[in-house]
Amino acid sequence: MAQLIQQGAEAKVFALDFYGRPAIAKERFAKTYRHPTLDKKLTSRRVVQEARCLFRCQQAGIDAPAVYHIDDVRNTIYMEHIQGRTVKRALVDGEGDTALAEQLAIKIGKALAALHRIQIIHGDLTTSNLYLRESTDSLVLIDFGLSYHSNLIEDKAVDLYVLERAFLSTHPNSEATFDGIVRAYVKQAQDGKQVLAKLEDVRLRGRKRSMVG
Ligand SMILES: Nc1ncnc2c1ncn2[C@@H]1O[C@H](COP(=O)(O)OP(=O)(O)OP(=O)(O)O)[C@@H](O)[C@H]1O
Repeated sequence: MAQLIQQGAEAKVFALDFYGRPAIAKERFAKTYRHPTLDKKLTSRRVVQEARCLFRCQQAGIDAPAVYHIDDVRNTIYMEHIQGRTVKRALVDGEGDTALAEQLAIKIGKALAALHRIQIIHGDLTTSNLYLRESTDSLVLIDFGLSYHSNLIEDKAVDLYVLERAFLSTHPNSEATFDGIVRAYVKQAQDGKQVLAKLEDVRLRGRKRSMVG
């Protein structure tokens, strides 16, 4: 029996058994305010894009849910249900444990550098979209619903900035941990220094925007 675990604005997420394996089915549904033909096209394009990003991660050895099946009629991706906990939970449960936070920061920075190396921008990085596998403690990236292909420094910097905003608002006093992520990222990334310089620009823009209101 499929169990609904999330009803979002664009997708329903179910937990179910897929031929004996714990799986997630992510079904994108129509948006009533869009023209039906256009909507069908956009919805199926997003499904394909999400699945493609998952495949590319798999090929590159980046830990992300394995894709089991794509139902292009029902716009549903069946994928591996990651057994573990979110980085959000790990940080909340381990509050004050600086060694744990440092270790996580290195894993996150490395994973994002690897992702950007294959020219994928995640688009929705939060500590809820980062999992830790129970069995191996490996860092797993999930929710590629807003992901896309790009090798632009700006896009990579914005990806990090989105995570920074999510990080600092979800985990108070986590500046040092985020710095650790950036340090690990710069060490491993293809254009780490340029992305870091751009990140400073993006932050400045963000600050100006929030001053203007
Ligand atoms: N492969 C997975 N393994 C474990 N949990 C998952 C997996 N995929 C999704 N989830 C859980 O379901 C929640 C919602 O999934 P997801 O973030 O992919 O959908 P969404 O945010 O509704 O979609 P989108 O951002 O693409 O519109 C996640 O936060 C996570 O808790």
